Amino acid sequence: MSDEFKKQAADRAAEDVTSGMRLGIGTGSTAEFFVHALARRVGEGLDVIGVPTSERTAELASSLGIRLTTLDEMPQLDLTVDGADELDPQLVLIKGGGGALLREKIVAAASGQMIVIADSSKQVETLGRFPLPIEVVPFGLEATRHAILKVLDALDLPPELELRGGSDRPFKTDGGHFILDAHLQKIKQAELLADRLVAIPGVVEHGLFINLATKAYVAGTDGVKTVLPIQVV
Ligand SMILES: O=C(CO)[C@H](O)[C@H](O)COP(=O)(O)O
Repeated sequence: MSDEFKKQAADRAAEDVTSGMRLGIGTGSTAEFFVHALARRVGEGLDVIGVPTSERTAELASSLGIRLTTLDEMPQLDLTVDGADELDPQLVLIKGGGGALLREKIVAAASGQMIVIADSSKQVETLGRFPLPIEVVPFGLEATRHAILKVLDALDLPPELELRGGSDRPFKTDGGHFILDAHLQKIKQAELLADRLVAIPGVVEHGLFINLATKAYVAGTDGVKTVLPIQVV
């Protein structure tokens, strides 16, 4: 069922794409439904160019005939469409379950708009049930882990950090980095946590996407809903 919802959200986002758009193309199973929907529209004559957020997405998109470029060739994009692991009512996201958070964030930040596509199981009141991915440089891993634990302690968050893939065969991102997944349960101060994490030298990025998503299409049993960020005053 969740695959059907992912497809519905992805198909809806593909309808928003118009000829001439420069697109950021996300990573993950929901984003792959979007790539297929976009390819169908390209087959019908839609003229777009895309920047993929991972090698995996690049392979799929080019195999389906979507014209691709790089952010160096095209540093400003109109729209990014990507999945998420969690989204809250302000459209703050946790991303990086598929390990592509760094490129995804760079691409989203270079885009005028970002549409999130998700099935309704990803919607939460408070982020944190999904482990927060923190991308780190392999050099000095233990020192970086200690620095992150200090931040978690200062913010009263659980000290649960797990090296993705395990220490024998750690998962490597497209950029050659490792990921520490932080099991935080409830992230109440996302901005503060984000600021403290990026201030650690060995941290490359984290999966909190703040003020990047402009709209979400969330599909569930009652159809595809459009979600706009609730403004907190
Ligand atoms: O952030 C991501 C990859 O880094 C994905 O967008 C996120 O993990 C959601 O994936 P899926 O659509 O497969 O549930």
